[in-house]
Parts: sequence; C-alpha cells; structure tokens
Amino acid sequence: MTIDSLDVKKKEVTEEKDNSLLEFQETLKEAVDILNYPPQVFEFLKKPLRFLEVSIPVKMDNGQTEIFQGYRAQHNDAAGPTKGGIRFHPDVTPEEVKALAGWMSLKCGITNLPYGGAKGGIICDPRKMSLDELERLSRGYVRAVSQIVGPTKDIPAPDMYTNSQIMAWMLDEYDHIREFDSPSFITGKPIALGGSMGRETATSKGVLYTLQIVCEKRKLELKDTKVIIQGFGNVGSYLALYLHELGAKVIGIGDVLGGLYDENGLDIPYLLESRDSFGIVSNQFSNSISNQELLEKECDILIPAAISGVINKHNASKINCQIVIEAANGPTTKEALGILDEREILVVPDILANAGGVVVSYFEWCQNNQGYYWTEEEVDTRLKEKMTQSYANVYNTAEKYNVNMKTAAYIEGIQKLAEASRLRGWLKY
Ligand SMILES: NC(=O)C1=CN([C@@H]2O[C@H](COP(=O)(O)OP(=O)(O)OC[C@H]3O[C@@H](n4cnc5c(N)ncnc54)[C@H](O)[C@@H]3O)[C@@H](O)[C@H]2O)C=CC1
Ligand SMILES: O=C(O)CCC(=O)C(=O)O
Repeated sequence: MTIDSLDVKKKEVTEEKDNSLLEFQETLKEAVDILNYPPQVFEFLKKPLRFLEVSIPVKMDNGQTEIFQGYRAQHNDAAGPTKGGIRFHPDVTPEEVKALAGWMSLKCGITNLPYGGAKGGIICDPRKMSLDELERLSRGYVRAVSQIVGPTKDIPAPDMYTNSQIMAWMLDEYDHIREFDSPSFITGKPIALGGSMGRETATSKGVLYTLQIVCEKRKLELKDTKVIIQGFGNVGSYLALYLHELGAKVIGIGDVLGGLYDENGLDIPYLLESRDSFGIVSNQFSNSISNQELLEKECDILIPAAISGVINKHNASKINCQIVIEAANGPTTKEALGILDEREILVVPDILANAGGVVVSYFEWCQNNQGYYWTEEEVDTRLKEKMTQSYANVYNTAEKYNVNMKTAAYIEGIQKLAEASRLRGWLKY
C-alpha cells in the first residue's frame, strides 16, 4: 500500500478530529460547573489567549517556492510561560491546534508545572519532503513566530512528525535572531545542544508508569496482558519495547499504513530495527491488517499512540479490551468515551497518561536555566514521582466527584489555571 492510497481512510478519521476544540470545550464546561466556578471562567478558558496564523514561504529543492500554513496557539499564560509541541502533519487544522493548546494547559495543571499550554502546527507532509526542505521550513516557522515565543514566553518541543533534529534547527534559527545562545527556548533538543537525558523516551515511560499503577490497582500482572498499540513512532515504539521487555505480549502495532497482528506476540525488537524514521513498518509485511481491524482486535490493554479521533462512534461498541490508555492526544471522541464508560472499559485520559513528555521537557528547561545537567536516573526518578502523584490526584478527584477519569483530569487541570488567572486580576470570582 502506498501513502497516497490512504487518503480515503485518513478522511474518515479527520471528520472526527475536527471536533477536538468543541470536545475540549464541552468537558471544560462540565469541570467548571462541577467546581462551581462562574461561567466567566469557562468563557475565558474555552479558547487560547493568543493565536497566530503564519504563511511560510519555503524554497523547495526543485527551485519553486511553496507557501506553507503554520499556527501557534497559546492557551493561557497566567501560571507561567506557555509550553507545547509543534506538529508537522497534512491534517493539521487551526481548531485542532487550539484544542491541543488547551490540553497542554490542563496537562501542566495536572502535573503542577509552572507553565500554561501552547501548541504549534504546520500543514505539510514531511514524509514527502527532503531534509533540506524540512530544515528551511523549520527555520521559516521560527522566523514567523519569533515575536511571540522565547524561553520565558512560550517554549516549543516536538510532537507528531517533528524530532530532535527539527528542534536543533529551530534553536539555531532562534539564536541567530536573538543573537545569543538560548538553549531554554526549545526542549526535546539533541543532548549535544542542551537536551535532557530521558526526553526521547519520556512520554512512553510516563505512559508505562501510569499503566503500571492501573494494573496494580486492578490486580493485573503486566506480564500476563495482551497489548495493542496504534502508532509506532516516538511514543508507540518505545512503549512497545518497554512492555515487551516487561513480559507483556504486544500482539498488535499500527502505523499510518496499517497494522501488524500476531496473537502469540510480535517480535518488537525486530520491528524496531525495521521501521523507518516516520515510524512505519507495516508496509514491509504482506499480511498487514487495517487500522480499524487492529483497534477492534481483542486484547487487555489498547493504547492509541498516533492521531486523534480513532476511537469514535463508529467503533466504540466494537472495542474489545479492559483498559484504554490514551497515549496520543485526543484519540477517543466524547461520544465514544460515553459508550466505553457504559461498557465499563476504563479510559485513562491523554492529559494524564501522556504528560511524561512535557514533564521531562520542563526538567530540560530547568537544566538549561541552571546550566547543570542531571543523570538519566535522576530524570527518571522525578518523572516517576510526577506521574504517580498526578495519577493519585486524578483518581481521588474521580472518586470525590463520582466522574470518569477524563472529567476528573479536567477538574484537576483547570484549578491552577483559574486561580492564577484570578490572582492576576484577569478573572473576578
Ligand atoms: N512526542 C511526544 O513527546 C508526545 C506525543 N504525544 C502524542 O502522541 C502521539 C504520537 O506522537 P509521536 O509518537 O511523537 O509521533 P511520531 O511522529 O513519532 O509517530 C507517529 C506514529 O503514528 C502513526 N500514524 C500517523 N498517522 C496515522 C494514522 N492516520 N493512523 C494510524 N497511525 C498513524 C505513524 O505512522 C507513526 O507510527 C500524537 O498524538 C502526539 O500528539 C503526546 C505527548 C508527547
Ligand atoms: O514536551 C513538551 O513541551 C510538549 C509535548 C507535547 O506537545 C504534548 O504533550 O502533547
């Protein structure tokens, strides 16, 4: 199967994805009401404080100039500078970037980081671009948003189809513009440029720690579980490896081109060796299945770790697992969550489960500001502490208000945002 032949399937998913902002707002409203905040709090937090749309001219290798659309949404900076990744993807939309920025605010609230949320995106298909074109696009984006980002304003990081090399080009461009060395401008950098030990694996480790807590609570031995992971990039691939190493049976993995399934367990180390730099491996096998089939296969733990909206009203009643851990941002639509709740399938929400990335990005920023670097063990110990505390807080909130983990995570996430906004005099209540 070729990348182009997937357009039809991608559209199916995109339809769901366009509701991201609306869904963010609906759950936000529930949390605001449960906390008895005045409606003004919802009105203030439902959209980003700032949203910049930019056109980025890029000279392509064929000599032609192409104009790319890019975005940066800064949701709320009451509690500190804003923070969040930059996504390069053909399906990026302004609404999705706004929702992703809101989710970043909530993640930072849940994990008690001194940040608000932000997110960036560029509509492009990096799989069809050369490295030189990607470098020019990355530098062009930084030039276009340079007025509103910076180490104490808004600190970007990697997200889908961006990586440490792209962060390195962006840092270099920013340093040229500002005329000084500012490693804390961006996180997820290569170690040689001030990156943190453990950032590359942080999101997957955070998901793993969360999963271990869930299993402990449910008296489920990880090594006896069957796991399916959609997404074999930064988050999905390390997670697959860790789970495989811990003895869990990873029976399915998926990428943009399809899924691989073996009820006896896949050879994860081999697949890791074989995948390309965009996390694609299924095209190397003649027996690959579709992503839809993959998501509906029976397993104990289903981990969507790719794009949003993949568990939706069309397939929620066919999901065949005990636990869904949302490693991707927004993989389960609100309607689907209702169906899964009714079916008593536990859904551990994205803004809790995948917060390990921003937590270690924060550690990276602290190290850059201190000029003093931590060992991988130190990073890992502090990450585990943060994930454990955050899980306990969300779990207790769910019990206290008798709500699902998603709503509880929003309740946990907005409290600091609202209080910081009130203390600054932006909200009166
Ligand atoms: N990288 C990070 O630190 C963090 C990432 N996330 C979220 O995790 C998810 C994955 O991010 P990364 O692993 O960094 O991205 P990545 O770019 O490294 O990998 C993406 C993976 O998803 C697959 N994929 C893309 N489109 C797909 C589709 N339509 N259907 C099925 N699979 C598809 C790709 O083939 C690839 O295997 C995203 O939702 C991202 O926002 C969340 C927190 C932090
Ligand atoms: O590492 C960061 O600052 C942000 C990561 C991110 O974009 C996310 O958690 O969705």
